[in-house]
Amino acid sequence: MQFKDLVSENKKDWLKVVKHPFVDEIYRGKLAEETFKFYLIQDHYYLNQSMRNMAILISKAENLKQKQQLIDILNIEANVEFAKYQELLEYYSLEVKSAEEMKMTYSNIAYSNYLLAVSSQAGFAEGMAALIPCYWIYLKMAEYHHHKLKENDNQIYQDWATVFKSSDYKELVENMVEILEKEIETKNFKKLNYHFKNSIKFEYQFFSDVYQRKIWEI
Ligand SMILES: Cc1ncc(C[n+]2csc(CCO)c2C)c(N)n1
Repeated sequence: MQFKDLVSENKKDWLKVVKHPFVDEIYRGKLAEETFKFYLIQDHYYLNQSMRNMAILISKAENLKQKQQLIDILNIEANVEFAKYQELLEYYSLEVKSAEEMKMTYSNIAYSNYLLAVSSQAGFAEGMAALIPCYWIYLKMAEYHHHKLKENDNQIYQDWATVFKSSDYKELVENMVEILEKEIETKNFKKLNYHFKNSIKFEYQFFSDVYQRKIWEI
């Protein structure tokens, strides 16, 4: 069993994420600005949780190479991705609120805490299988939609999307896949597939809630 088996088992689901209207519209430059701002605020919280999650996975990594690769990725997350979000939030004059003060979507709470629960309570391989869709799906999105950027005249969306079609980003995702690849065995495949599938579904729900600007009801 290999990573490509996780990909083929879940193809129908991950293609739905890739083709979500949020993704199509951002690549075309047509996404409503209010929706993008809503996404930024939700995703800022998600990225913060994602960095905590990576710290747990680093603590569980079994060898030095894994640790080095994951530390490099966490460094990029903190100094590139997260820093860019801070800039964008400032540009739109959006205030960063704490979790207690902000109105969160249901999927944001569920997904970010799911990742933390798997990483802390299950093994390293399961934590990696749950985390990989988050990185890998953004690469798939770029591969599928990048040609639409030619007619995208929204500079902010262009900048946002450009990151994921760079060779650096592709290499980062390949490094993560390489780590997971070494962990996949016939006997743990079902468990890894379960977490991989759940995270793909969470990615879909995350976009759907954001697209509808739907916060947790009642
Ligand atoms: C819900 C949600 N899922 C995935 C990503 C993508 N993402 C999260 S961390 C990271 C690595 C940055 O170095 C990337 C690409 C996102 N932003 N929001």
